[in-house]
Amino acid sequence: MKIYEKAPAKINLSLDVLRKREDGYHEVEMVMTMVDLADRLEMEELPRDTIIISSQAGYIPLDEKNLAFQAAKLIKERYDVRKGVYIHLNKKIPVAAGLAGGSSDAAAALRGLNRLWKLHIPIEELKKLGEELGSDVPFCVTGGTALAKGRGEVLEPLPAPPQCWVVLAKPPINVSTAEIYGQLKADSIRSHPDTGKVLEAIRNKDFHMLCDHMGNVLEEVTLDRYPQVQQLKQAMIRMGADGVLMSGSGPTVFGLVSRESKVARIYNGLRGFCKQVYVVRMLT
Ligand SMILES: C[C@](O)(CO)[C@H](O)COP(=O)(O)OP(=O)(O)OC[C@H]1O[C@@H](n2ccc(N)nc2=O)[C@H](O)[C@@H]1O
Ligand SMILES: Nc1ncnc2c1ncn2[C@@H]1O[C@H](COP(=O)(O)OP(=O)(O)OP(=O)(O)O)[C@@H](O)[C@H]1O
Repeated sequence: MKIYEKAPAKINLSLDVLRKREDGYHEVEMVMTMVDLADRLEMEELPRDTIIISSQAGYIPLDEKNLAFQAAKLIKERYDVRKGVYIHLNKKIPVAAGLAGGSSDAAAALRGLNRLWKLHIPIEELKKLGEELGSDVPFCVTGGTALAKGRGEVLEPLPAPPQCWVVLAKPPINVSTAEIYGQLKADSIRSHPDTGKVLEAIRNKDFHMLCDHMGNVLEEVTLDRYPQVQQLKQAMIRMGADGVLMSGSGPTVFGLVSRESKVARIYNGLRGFCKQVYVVRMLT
């Protein structure tokens, strides 16, 4: 039997860091939502007790470093599954982009293997397993829109944000999340986003209020290190996006756009800057 799972990309509508914790992680307050740019996982049981990963993308690890591999290994060990699986990753989400591509693949593998092997693991338990794979994985297990606290695993579901177009642009640089958090001076962040206002905008479906209050403290580090990300943000604002922000630790920048007539102009303008530009919608 073959089964399929979609693994959508996420964007951070706000990302605040409250403090650095003793365990090395940062205490965050983030509003996250899924967009309809997704990887697709194909999973098939194998007669041999082994995990095999393949992908059409030439630039991701296919061994134990792959997060989908790690998800399969974790579920096999924890539930004593003595079966093998072949997972093909059809990658569409740019890698190391701040869009949680690897985390979403891991979450999709957890969901898919739960079905393939008929394990009946409750969703809360899948999210707990996800925590062991990465801070963004629990959110990716359920998706939707959520307020994330702790190191990202304490989740409160939120209503869908006001509908709009989302233009994503990834400059041709790869950013390491660990490095960006590592360089953040959590005690002297210049400007924190007002998460309360972002939540109010979402609950009231107030598009312009959302655009006005989005913020990401990791921009302080990434924009400083990679001026091209700052230039990309400025270009998107100049081209008329209503709200512009970097997602996660970057380098992808997204623009929220309410009017369809503006979207093509922004898309075409950005293609002059970088090859990887996408027009997507938020998933409701
Ligand atoms: C930037 C975001 O993607 C925003 O959604 C997440 O906060 C990071 O999520 P992630 O990539 O799943 O992160 P992990 O794989 O758990 O951690 C990668 C590295 O980022 C740092 N990290 C991550 C999450 C967090 N709350 N504090 C941290 O300091 C840690 O140095 C860690 O070693
Ligand atoms: N299934 C996977 N897809 C993409 N990258 C993977 C995968 N498994 C492991 N990786 C590795 O993880 C690293 C981060 O890739 P990923 O695309 O998840 O970054 P990201 O979008 O910045 O994540 P986040 O937003 O959660 O910080 C890459 O260097 C890549 O080699």
